[in-house]
Amino acid sequence: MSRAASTLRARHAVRRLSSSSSASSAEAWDVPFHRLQKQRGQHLLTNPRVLDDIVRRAAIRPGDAVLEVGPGTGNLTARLLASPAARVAAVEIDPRMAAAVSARAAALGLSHKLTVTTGDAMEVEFPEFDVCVSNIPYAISSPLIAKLLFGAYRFRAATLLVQREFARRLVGAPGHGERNHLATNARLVADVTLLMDVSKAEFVPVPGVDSSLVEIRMKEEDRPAEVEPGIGLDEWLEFTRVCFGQHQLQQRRRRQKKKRWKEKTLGTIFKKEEIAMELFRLSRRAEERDGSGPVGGGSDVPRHDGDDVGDGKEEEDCGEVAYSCFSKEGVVAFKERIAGALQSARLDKERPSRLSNDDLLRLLRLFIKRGVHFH
Ligand SMILES: C[S@@+](CC[C@H](N)C(=O)[O-])C[C@H]1O[C@@H](n2cnc3c(N)ncnc32)[C@H](O)[C@@H]1O
Repeated sequence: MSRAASTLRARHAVRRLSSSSSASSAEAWDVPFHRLQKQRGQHLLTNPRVLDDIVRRAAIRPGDAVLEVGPGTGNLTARLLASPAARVAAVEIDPRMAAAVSARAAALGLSHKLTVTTGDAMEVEFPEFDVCVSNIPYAISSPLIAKLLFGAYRFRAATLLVQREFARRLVGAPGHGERNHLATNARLVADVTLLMDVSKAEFVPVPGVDSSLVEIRMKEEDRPAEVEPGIGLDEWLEFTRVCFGQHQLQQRRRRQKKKRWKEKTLGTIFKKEEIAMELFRLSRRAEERDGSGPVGGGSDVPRHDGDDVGDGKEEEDCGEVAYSCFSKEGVVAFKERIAGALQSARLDKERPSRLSNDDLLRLLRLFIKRGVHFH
């Protein structure tokens, strides 16, 4: 479709939506298409049937507080406001869109149910909510879902329209090549279901990718402190970040260079100098925090040279990244522990995305047993 034709189509679509509620204030949310910012993911969902379907599938209960990230001109917001929800809190980065959605709520006579925060959803503190229903900007899909899942929020479910490939990864089963660590972690605290596919043709302007609606239903209201007795959720999250961080970084590089890329084995990942040294630092901190040595006792915890000085200064210097003050023997011993855990789990030649949560947890238990900490 030519730019001129799609501009025309977009203007018609936005006007059609505007006039369905109130012609008098239509211009308030009729943001001219040529001003829609693709870099902010401003692709408006315009098919009323799909919009209705999303709200129906979100199963909003009377009295619910709804969070919407990225309301745009309010196509979804108008329906959320008309639902049994008690209130809708929208967070929108673009002040023009924030003004448009506020005007639309006013035209519908539903302003009393809406609060709009203008700001970056990754930075603002969300108000309390029961359900999140959003057609989210795809550029922030991963961090936003991580914020919802592992932030301090208590909510029932999030019904989100995301890029189709992302949705497939999020619901991916163990052993599925496209599974990522967000999916692994999401499964610990939530059930993730694919609800329906939505064609890119339903958006204005038409994006380059298709979408899917996913439901993230929290397993419990509270974020669990531990994934199992003795293994804190934060320890697990950091462990999976190390396992899959390389994977995501490499995938991004592969996409950029359009090169074939093979995921690294756990053995290769944990041999990396910067990873080993970071774990060394974290493990020392964990031991100091917990007042414990590695299970099995002994003094094979690598110690850095500053321990002999005892004036606290060296300790402070080594606290962040000044690894040079760790003794060489200590570092070697620590690396041996990492290798030992991998070998005893028989996972050093395995690739993280091929492993189940159980295998990964088994490995983490062995790391912790050897005094290797991730948090
Ligand atoms: C895909 S559009 C969805 C618009 C509307 N909900 C719809 O379905 O038609 C995404 C919206 O998110 C907004 N947005 C982009 N990045 C954002 C961020 N970091 N925080 C909050 N809103 C953001 C954009 O300005 C845009 O209005």
